[in-house]
Amino acid sequence: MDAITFDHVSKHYGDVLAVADLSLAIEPGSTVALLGPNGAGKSTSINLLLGLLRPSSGQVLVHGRDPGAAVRDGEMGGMLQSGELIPELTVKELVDLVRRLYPRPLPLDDILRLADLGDLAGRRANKLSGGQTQRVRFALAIAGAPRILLLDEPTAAMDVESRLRFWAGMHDYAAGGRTVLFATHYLEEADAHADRVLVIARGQLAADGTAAEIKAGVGGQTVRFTLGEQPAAGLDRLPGVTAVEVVDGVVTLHTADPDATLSGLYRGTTLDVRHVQLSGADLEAAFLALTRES
Ligand SMILES: Nc1ncnc2c1ncn2[C@@H]1O[C@H](COP(=O)(O)OP(=O)(O)OP(=O)(O)O)[C@@H](O)[C@H]1O
Repeated sequence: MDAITFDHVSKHYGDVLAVADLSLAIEPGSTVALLGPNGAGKSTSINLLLGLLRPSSGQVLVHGRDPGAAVRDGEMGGMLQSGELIPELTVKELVDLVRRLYPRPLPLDDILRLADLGDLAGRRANKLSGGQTQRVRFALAIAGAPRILLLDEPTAAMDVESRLRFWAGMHDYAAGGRTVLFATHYLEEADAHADRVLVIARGQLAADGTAAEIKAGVGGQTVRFTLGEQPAAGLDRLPGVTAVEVVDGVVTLHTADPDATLSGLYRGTTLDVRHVQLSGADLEAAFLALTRES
């Protein structure tokens, strides 16, 4: 059975259509990024999954049942972008309080380790920085040992070091078959940490696949070099090349197979090429292409 199912789900806020007839299924054990620009419908989708919002039409299911029930019995946990912590409690007290609400919680020490809170266990919740507060929110989300974990822009406000540790904790948590769905604006996070990327724009799925598939689907990579006065004729016949641009003696070859193109360039021509640069079709280019207003 799928961990998460959206079956023709729409959500209106008055006149605003935040989620537009969205259908998708997520397999248990996968780590999925929900990637989209501001206002794409990521938070709305997560709130629908957590049972905090009801769909205007369609159905959201978690392991085949109502999301609210899955949250109540600890099957699904969520880390939202906002939410006050109880200021008077220490991190350890707060995490312990929350874990005791669940039938089968994780051990306290495991939660503190996974959320990288060992050094902050005795700190009062109102004395935490924004990034540290995010770590506590993560701890509270995993406290009940949920099989499905939803994270809404989990690394917002975290510095580079905290992000690295956060993702290490997330992967540790996901290991062993748990399902993780995280919303992000950060393309590199989707690329590095998800085995499936759902690109969402205007409440609809714009792409669905591995980061590599999405990059490939939006078309090629480029090989750029300086050719100077030499003739560019024939470059379009190099292996993999899909388009050639020449501007002021600088050639950009769009290619579906940069290795083959480079090999053809060096072995199959006598051109003297300089300043060779290879650029991947990064997820950013793919993302912009997919989410651009049509
Ligand atoms: N409570 C609300 N009332 C009215 N409109 C809302 C409400 N919440 C969200 N919206 C609108 O619904 C759309 C989707 O918003 P949502 O917060 O789901 O997007 P998002 O992808 O999470 O954006 P961001 O990356 O900025 O957090 C946007 O147009 C937003 O303005």
